[in-house]
Amino acid sequence: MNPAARVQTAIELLDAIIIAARDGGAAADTVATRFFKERRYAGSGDRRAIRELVWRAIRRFGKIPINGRSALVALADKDADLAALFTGEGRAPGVISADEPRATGSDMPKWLVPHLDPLITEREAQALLERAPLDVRINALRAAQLEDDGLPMPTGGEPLPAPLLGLRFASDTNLLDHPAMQLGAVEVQDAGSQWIAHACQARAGMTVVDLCAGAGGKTLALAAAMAGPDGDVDGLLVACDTDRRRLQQLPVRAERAGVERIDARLLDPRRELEALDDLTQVADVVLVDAPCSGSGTWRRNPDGRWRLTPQRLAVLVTEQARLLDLAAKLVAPGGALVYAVCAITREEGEAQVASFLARHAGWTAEPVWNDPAGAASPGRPSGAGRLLTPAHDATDGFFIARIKAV
Ligand SMILES: C[S@@+](CC[C@H](N)C(=O)[O-])C[C@H]1O[C@@H](n2cnc3c(N)ncnc32)[C@H](O)[C@@H]1O
Repeated sequence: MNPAARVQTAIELLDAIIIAARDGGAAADTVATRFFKERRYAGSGDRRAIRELVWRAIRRFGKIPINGRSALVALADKDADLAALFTGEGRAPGVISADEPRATGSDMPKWLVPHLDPLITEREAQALLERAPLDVRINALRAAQLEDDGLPMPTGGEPLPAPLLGLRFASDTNLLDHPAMQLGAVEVQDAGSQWIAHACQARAGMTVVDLCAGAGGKTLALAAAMAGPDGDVDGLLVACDTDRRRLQQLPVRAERAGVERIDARLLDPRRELEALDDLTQVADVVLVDAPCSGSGTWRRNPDGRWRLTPQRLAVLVTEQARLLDLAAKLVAPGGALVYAVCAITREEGEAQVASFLARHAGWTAEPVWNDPAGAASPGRPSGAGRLLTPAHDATDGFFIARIKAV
């Protein structure tokens, strides 16, 4: 494809992404994968260039543009090289006219600004849209086997700060086919997610519940922290979710990681406790990695800004409160709830924890980290928890709190 045809194809892909975002359809990544499957004539160089242009437009506009062309025309107004490709010849997009519609507005949805955690300044907000690096967690169990087999760990990564055991690579690194990835010696996981697992302070012999385990990214990190001498989970590690498709990925990932003895439980939405009856007041730690706005992960999924609405945010806040109340029932006296969201709104973070503490007498917030003095202490205080952000911590945006049952 020539450069002008790539621009026209980018307009068409943006149209598909805009329609999906408006109708609650698939996320941009999924739309793009389907789009290119139907256009086999686009080679890998074409796909890369088209994606780059489309994601540049998604990052630039905080609210949904009326269509793909209006977004790319607005970009072309500030980019003479791009504007020169709107020639109308062959597969090129039509010539730009002075009075045709242009996408407008800032990169942060305007309605969301008053909802942001007060720590999110304009500079912080911009960093939320910069490209994220590729972080991996090292799975010590499989890393040792990899070494025994004479296979290499990926090179070129920077170690993540201790006590995390992980590496950071440039954002365009592809490790999918690397033996360390295929054999489970490394797992893709943002450093912020690794810090959440660390905040659980899970150890061998404990009873730990990962209430919203999804496909088990943090469950596997918890399993590593609870490993006995044979490498298997020592204690009880329960991983739950209401999404069967996600939870079904956990056994496959656990097998690859060499982890056994995770108790996976599919929950019925609104009847979650029925499957957790045996755990009432017995858990040392319950992790609530709650469904959230995802506003902390916009550097990976910038189209999330086009899907979030005030109504959706309100629904999420109510659901998080319900899940926290439910999780509290599972915590043993002296045990802890760890609440986390990959979100940077006040309602989902500090206000959520403040209202939990107001509802539950006898619970108190405690420090999120309990590492020896001098260890890394990411994030900044936000109410009773800590807020991690790309600008301050070089992680995705997360809120984390530890709440203790007396
Ligand atoms: C932020 S994601 C969790 C990510 C996961 N912990 C990880 O590390 O990859 C939130 C999860 O909560 C799950 N969820 C939503 N409602 C739930 C409920 N009522 N009970 C348990 N899990 C729920 C979603 O299906 C989703 O997988």
